[in-house]
Amino acid sequence: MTQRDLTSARTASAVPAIALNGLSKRFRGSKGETVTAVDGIDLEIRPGEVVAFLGPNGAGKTTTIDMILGLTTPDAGTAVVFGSSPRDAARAGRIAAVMQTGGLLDDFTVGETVSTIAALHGRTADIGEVMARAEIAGLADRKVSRCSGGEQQRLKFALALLPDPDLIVLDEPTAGMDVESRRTFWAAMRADAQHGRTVLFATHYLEEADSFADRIVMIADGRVVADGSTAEIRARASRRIVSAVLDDDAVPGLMRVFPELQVTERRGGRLYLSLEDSDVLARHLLTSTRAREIEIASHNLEDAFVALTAHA
Ligand SMILES: Nc1ncnc2c1ncn2[C@@H]1O[C@H](COP(=O)(O)OP(=O)(O)OP(=O)(O)O)[C@@H](O)[C@H]1O
Repeated sequence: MTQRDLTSARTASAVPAIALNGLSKRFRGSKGETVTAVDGIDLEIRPGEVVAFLGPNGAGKTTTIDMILGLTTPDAGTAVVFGSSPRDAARAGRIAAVMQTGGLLDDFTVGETVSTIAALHGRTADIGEVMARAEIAGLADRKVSRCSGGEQQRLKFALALLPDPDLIVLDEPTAGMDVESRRTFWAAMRADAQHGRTVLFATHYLEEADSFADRIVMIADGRVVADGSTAEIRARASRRIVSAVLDDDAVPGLMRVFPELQVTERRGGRLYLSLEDSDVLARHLLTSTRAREIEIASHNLEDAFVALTAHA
């Protein structure tokens, strides 16, 4: 099969790469309380999509990923990967994962590590190509223990490529890396994804999601709080915020006029409001309410992320 055939075969399928329905998982916390880590996630990822799972610490990203990989079973709902159970998909070599920590032997060299795993998969012919794709070709003789965090993650990425999976799942693969290492890592991943592989990665770097994903799924408190193409999320996130000194009891009336209105913050008697058309909102506040000291400000992506995830 040529590369182009492979790409179209991978992306033409009508079967979703990942289908999550009402996916939920609870844990018992340290004081015996119930922690809802994942709270009814519905999500469909199509073959060939590069999707960022974006959320703050404790949002439920790793727990969701563990269920997609079949490492944990849901308490409610289902996770289906290429029409099969996650375990069957993993057994068939269709999923590979790059996790945050662990999984490498310190005393092996990079080359030995790749050769050993390649032999297990019966893919020794692909060693050179996989090392080049993960940008570790120059590190073959280096001991794993001597590799930087970024180099070790690229090695794990190479190992994940060996079974030639249709889906790669990466859980915060660049945590702790410097900017340059992150850039090299994502350049390698992005180049590989162009061949039609489906990629799902978890991150709490908004900038990383923005630069490397086609689609961003924002998650907070175990729920999806925003889902759209990177451009849509950017547009939504970079909305202007209208703020005014206004009584709280004015909010129900505003919500009736603008059902899409979001109250992003209340601070010192001032309400911060977000609506797609900020001019319409400002005009309404001026002409039809008792709002005073109206201000319109654009907020940056980082603020928007905090606002979206903090008010899930
Ligand atoms: N095994 C467990 N036992 C108890 N609570 C857990 C367990 N695993 C996760 N949790 C809790 O579930 C919630 C979601 O955790 P999870 O690790 O999925 O979040 P995350 O988005 O991956 O966070 P991070 O970005 O910090 O890795 C958190 O409150 C966490 O403390």
